[in-house]
Amino acid sequence: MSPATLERLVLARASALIPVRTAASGAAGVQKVETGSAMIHRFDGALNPAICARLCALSHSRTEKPEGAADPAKLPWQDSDTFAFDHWEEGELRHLIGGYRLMVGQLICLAVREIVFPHFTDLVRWRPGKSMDEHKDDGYPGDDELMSCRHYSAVTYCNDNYSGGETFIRNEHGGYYVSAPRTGTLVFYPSDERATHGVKPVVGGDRVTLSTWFTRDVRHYRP
Ligand SMILES: O=C(O)CCC(=O)C(=O)O
Ligand SMILES: [Fe+2]
Repeated sequence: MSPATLERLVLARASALIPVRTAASGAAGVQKVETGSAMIHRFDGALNPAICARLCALSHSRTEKPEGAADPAKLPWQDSDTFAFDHWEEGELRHLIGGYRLMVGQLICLAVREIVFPHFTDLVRWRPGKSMDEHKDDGYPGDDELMSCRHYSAVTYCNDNYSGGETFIRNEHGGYYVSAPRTGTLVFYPSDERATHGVKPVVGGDRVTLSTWFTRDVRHYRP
């Protein structure tokens, strides 16, 4: 295969994932957004909106409880409202999101100068009323030992047709960065006590996110 053909193939895969600016589409592409924190990173347009829409459809088809049946006091994973990447069937979407996980790992690597590997990935449906209290992601005493391999937490918003549902993340200045959901936006931050975070109540519609935890420990790499 000639280098030019290979490059075309790589770019075709990349443009399926990330909006590429063309005169016709007017898509903005990936855009780094200032968060006021050296630990909290946000990229708008990280994931193509068409793929976000497919993720929303997948989430809805895999979390079939009737509307109103979910308990707002429970977290989505306590209420069968998640679909772990490990269980997705082989196919185009699995391959694309497999590539996206690696791309996010590279953005983390560029941002924090540490090599990280994707660990657990989950597609999460947050129904109206759901929220999450401030917490860290690398576990508390008594939690599953595996949580301690989480070093960075990355959330991609798959839709934004609801209100609320902001991720609030404690920053190094004693305040919070409030991350407003926007379709295709990626936000990532350390999983430990430096960046405790939570989710404000979701109002008026379902919030769908793709969450991935990244680890520095290659033994916990989950392709
Ligand atoms: O969905 C978000 O914005 C963050 C979710 C979260 O903190 C978690 O799942 O641990
Ligand atoms: Fe979290």
